[in-house]
Amino acid sequence: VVNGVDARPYSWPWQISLQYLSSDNFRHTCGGTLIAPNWVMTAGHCISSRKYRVVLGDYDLTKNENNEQFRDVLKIIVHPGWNNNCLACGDDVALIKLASSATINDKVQTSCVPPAGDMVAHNEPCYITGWGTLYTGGPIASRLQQALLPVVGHSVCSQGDWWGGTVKPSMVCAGGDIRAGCNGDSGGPLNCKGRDGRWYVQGVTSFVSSRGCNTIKKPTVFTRTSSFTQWISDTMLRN
Ligand SMILES: C[C@H](NC(=O)[C@H](CCCC[NH3+])NC(=O)C(F)(F)F)C(=O)Nc1ccc(C(F)(F)F)cc1
Repeated sequence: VVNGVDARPYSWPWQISLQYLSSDNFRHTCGGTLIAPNWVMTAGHCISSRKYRVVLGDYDLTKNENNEQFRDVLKIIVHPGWNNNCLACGDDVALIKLASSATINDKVQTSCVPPAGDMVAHNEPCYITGWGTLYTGGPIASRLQQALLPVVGHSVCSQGDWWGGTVKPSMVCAGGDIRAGCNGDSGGPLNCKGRDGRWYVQGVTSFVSSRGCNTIKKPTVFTRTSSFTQWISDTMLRN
């Protein structure tokens, strides 16, 4: 996250770190959201043929704070429409089934998933969270970062000098000024507070401009969760 702040510890208890085995230790590669005790939602582009683990209840990735829960991955289902060579085609979403359920407590909780078709309004105040790089090409964060990213409606985001036709209705844009997601935030949540006062994962962090994470008029682009609710429930039900 570029130009964010340290989150209050455990204030986003559904944020997970997706890590892959590299030589003989695990390293953070993407974020994700706990949407059921044994299911995590992340981005399709985060998934390759590597061996993964999911870390829950984490705050500082460099410290053992005794609240972390480590889970092996039982299976990963990437959306059938995801194409690694076509970021602009969308469907950048995947579901990870944990080998055993997370222990739900004050530091590890599930996020709400919005109803099908739910549309976050232009300028709605949402937060991006993640351990991604602090600036383009920079180091990943040690402590979980957060940044207020106001939603940019599709009519603005799809304008020529914004994302144009690259952004689809199945995507949500947010930010576009000095704050942005950045590499390593992929797969993490766009957190928006509902009228019921509960937090909803309205987006899955998908892409930023290849000219730099916080490029003006190139807001961070998220997979719109509410476009995939049918696939999410079918997949969790069948697996
Ligand atoms: C460097 C930048 N990286 C990204 O946007 C990567 C996703 C890369 C997937 C590669 N298989 N996502 C992120 O960094 C994230 F944290 F913001 F999600 C990028 O590639 N941006 C980008 C590339 C192509 C397109 C477009 F769709 F237009 F072709 C748009 C953005």
